[in-house]
Amino acid sequence: MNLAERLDEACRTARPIAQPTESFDPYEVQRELIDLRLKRGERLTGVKLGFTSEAKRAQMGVHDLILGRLTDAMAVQEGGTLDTARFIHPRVEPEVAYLVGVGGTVAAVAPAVEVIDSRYENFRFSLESVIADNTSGAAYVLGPWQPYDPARWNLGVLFRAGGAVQYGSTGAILGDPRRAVAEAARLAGGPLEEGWVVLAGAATAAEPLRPGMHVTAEIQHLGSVALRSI
Ligand SMILES: O=C(O)C/C=C/C(=O)C(=O)O
Repeated sequence: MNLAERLDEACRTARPIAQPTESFDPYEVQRELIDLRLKRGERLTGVKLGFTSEAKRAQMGVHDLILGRLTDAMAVQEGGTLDTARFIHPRVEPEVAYLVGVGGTVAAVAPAVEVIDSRYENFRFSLESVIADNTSGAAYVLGPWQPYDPARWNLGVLFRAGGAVQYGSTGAILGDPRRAVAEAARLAGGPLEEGWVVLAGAATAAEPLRPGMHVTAEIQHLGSVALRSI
């Protein structure tokens, strides 16, 4: 099996794989991996950025912006329940989501929680191998869309995951999360489609997601989003 097939199988069976030893083009492997999902009937719903905040770069020891793809199979209903048995070693993080409007503009903004799950053993990877693994993308939950007010960009974040509580700020995302849609279009190599979601990247370090947790992200002026795990 090639790397995309091994990553896809790891994702479907929740069994981690070793770091690749072959040479590969990271975004080409990611494209092959996403193609396998699309061939099974999944639909692209947007893109996600990674390592946009210093908290995440420091947590993972990786220092460059990365882009992954979102599909409808990754979307979880707001307030919904996620079965952790589907994943290898899932983690959760609070994010801001942007809805792409006409011509790559921002049509709306929402609080979001992303679930990441490295398909590699011990959640360890290089920059290249995490890109190939669709930047650990696993699932995402969106809160209610709000009108986009570009003046409100540096907003307080309160993130609770089980007993863990973290405070952050959306200003930690790229130094200014209003850059997220343009950065995503740059890394995607072209304009983003109207109606797509852009997850701008975590505002804090990620927390492990274990069964029986209640996860909430509250973002000033944007409201909150919640998820339960079993
Ligand atoms: O930490 C990872 O496994 C890669 C993903 C990073 C992000 O999604 C992020 O920094 O927001």
